[in-house]
Amino acid sequence: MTETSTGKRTGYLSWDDYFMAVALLSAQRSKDPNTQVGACIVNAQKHIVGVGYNGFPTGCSDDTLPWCREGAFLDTKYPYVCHAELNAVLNSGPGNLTGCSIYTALFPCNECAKVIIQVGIREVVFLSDKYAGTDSVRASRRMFDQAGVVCRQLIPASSTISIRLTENG
Ligand SMILES: O=c1[nH]c(=O)n([C@H]2C[C@H](O)[C@@H](COP(=O)(O)O)O2)cc1CO
Ligand SMILES: [Zn+2]
Repeated sequence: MTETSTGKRTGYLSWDDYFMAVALLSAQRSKDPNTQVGACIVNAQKHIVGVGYNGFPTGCSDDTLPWCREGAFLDTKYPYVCHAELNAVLNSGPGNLTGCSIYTALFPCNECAKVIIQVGIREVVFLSDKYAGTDSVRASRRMFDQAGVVCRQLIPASSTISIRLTENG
């Protein structure tokens, strides 16, 4: 690790990369075999006020509800799964979210876009836009545009962050 003339460590995470990494770490809790999404809500003081990932509602078993993508609607995950952005909002503390930013691994769907707008979040920072061009994402973009919510895709400083969980080795 290099140092500046003051001895300050360099190579530390930027705020953007840090908050996105928190979102991605949260996504590692997801049981979805196809798409793991995490979201992290940050206020104007750069405090994290809510984190979430995609999963079934509390009390609804990860082991009995389906994780499939295809088949009869009720036999897929889609009617049951709570999206990461919704969970991040619902997991946030008592303060209001007006003026906050949300960092999310995936560009929000139209249902999450409504929630994001209605709680007063003003900025969406996303990594993947793999569903760009779908009606859901087109509706999200239309609503974000009209509501004045700024969306930007994060270009991280590096493609990986490695974290050691043990002291040695
Ligand atoms: O913004 C989102 N946030 C979010 O948590 N999700 C979740 C719902 C599903 O569990 C998963 C998407 O599944 P799939 O890519 O297999 O269709 O990601 C999906 C989106 C975008 O659709
Ligand atoms: Zn959503």
